[in-house]
Amino acid sequence: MLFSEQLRKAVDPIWEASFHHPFVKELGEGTLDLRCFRYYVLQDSYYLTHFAKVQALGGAMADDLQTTASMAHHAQNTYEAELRLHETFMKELGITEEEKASFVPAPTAYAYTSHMYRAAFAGHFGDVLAAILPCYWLYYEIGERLKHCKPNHPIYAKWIEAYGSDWFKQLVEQQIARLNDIAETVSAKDLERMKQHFWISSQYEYLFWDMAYKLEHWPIEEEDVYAKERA
Ligand SMILES: Cc1ncc(CO)c(N)n1
Repeated sequence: MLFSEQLRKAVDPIWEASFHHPFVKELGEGTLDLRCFRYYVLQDSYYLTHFAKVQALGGAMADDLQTTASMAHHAQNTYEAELRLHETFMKELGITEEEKASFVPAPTAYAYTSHMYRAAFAGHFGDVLAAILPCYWLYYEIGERLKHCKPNHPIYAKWIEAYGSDWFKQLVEQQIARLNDIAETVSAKDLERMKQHFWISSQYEYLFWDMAYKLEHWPIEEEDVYAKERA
């Protein structure tokens, strides 16, 4: 069994939980509360900014120039396609500059991006790939599953179209192939670590939907801190 297949099998219950999360289901049905999607777009823009940096770090850690160039191309795609999509959403949702300026990453968005940096800084190129692959692959599978849904909300339809598209499929397939190539060359200990990164990222993907659905926030917000100071 290919390494990617082993990983996919190990996380199946976690991915199933994502497929059935109310955020994903309601997005497909077009019934998702726009407040949740708005919150998601802001947090996901933060996430993607760091995702692109981790992709670029991967490029710097790669063994050959072709892989470095390809990882840089992937980082550019994150910027040009996904972040631009979010910019369109922000305009359509009426998200203001003030809102963007006062943005605070939610605990899960912060933890998930931190996990990717940790995998990169404490490991090899294979660690980076294993940590970022669920981001690609899970969204691709969600795009495939939701493709047949025609939510009568243009923003949700656009979101599904992006992740169910061929350009995204190609990016996912490239990274899966790269992971399998690397798996052939590293030690059993490296593979174990990579498997754990993949598993943790899969859990965070689930938590990311949950974060948006519940409009997660830090236990003590700024106003509370000031309230304490006044007391
Ligand atoms: C949290 C998250 N994971 C994966 C993707 C797809 O790249 C995304 N946009 N956001």
